[in-house]
Amino acid sequence: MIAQRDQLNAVGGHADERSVAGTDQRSIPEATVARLAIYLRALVGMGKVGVATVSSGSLATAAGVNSAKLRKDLSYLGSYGIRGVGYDVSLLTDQIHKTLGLHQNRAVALIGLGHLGRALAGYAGFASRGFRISAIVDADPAIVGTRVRGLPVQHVDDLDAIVRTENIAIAVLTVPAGVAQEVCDRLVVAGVTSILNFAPTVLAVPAHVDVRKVDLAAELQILSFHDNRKSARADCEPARSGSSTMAVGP
Ligand SMILES: NC(=O)c1ccc[n+]([C@@H]2O[C@H](COP(=O)([O-])OP(=O)(O)OC[C@H]3O[C@@H](n4cnc5c(N)ncnc54)[C@H](O)[C@@H]3O)[C@@H](O)[C@H]2O)c1
Repeated sequence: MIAQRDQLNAVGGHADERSVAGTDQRSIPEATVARLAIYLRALVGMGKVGVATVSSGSLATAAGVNSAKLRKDLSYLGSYGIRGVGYDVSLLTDQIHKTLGLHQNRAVALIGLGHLGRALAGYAGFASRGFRISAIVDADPAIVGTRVRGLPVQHVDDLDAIVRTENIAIAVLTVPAGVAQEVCDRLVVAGVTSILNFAPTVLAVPAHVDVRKVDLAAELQILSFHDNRKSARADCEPARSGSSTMAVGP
């Protein structure tokens, strides 16, 4: 039996309360880590069109954050930019790559080739962002043995060998909620240390394993909450302006 702890729920969770060791041994808040991925996307886009240096303001705008936050985030990397010049795009790209552990192409296993798994397997964006889907796994005998994007779909019973052979540290879990914990346990025993979980269930994992949860329905619920607030405010507006008109009227 695996020693277990509750996962930290990344969606709407306590992102800022968690931190990881930075390159200069200062800890980097989880929320900063998430923004580093966004800065990286912006920097890679700039590099592609030949931008050599970028001001904190321009990079912040491209990433959709304010520049004070960006400067603070990048200071965790020991990167302060040059006053009046800004950041060297290529250097900063390398630095963030290294911090996120993307300097080596990462092998990822996709577990569960249903509707969602198939869509993710076909997503070209993983490769361009440093990830290589190197194994696709399912339990359905009708799918196992077929090929998707050149890869054979392998059986979940062979997970141990697959993880070892392909040197997989990260798995994407797109199986039904009812089997997610069981598959997660198998992944952990096989040596996987990071799991991106799409199944709507809380996974229990040992302390050395990181779980990130993606929950699009929860994101929609958050949007619904804000939308509700906006509607409530809009409903109040005419009443408020109506009463002020009466107050200043003759
Ligand atoms: N996070 C989100 O926003 C989001 C969005 C859509 C779906 N989901 C979740 O993602 C999961 C997959 O959804 P879907 O619509 O692709 O389901 P699906 O039923 O189409 O696919 C599930 C796949 O998992 C395979 N499977 C079942 N048991 C397995 C096992 N023990 N080992 C390996 N593979 C196994 C099935 O054979 C199937 O191919 C579900 O848990 C669903 O709730 C999450």
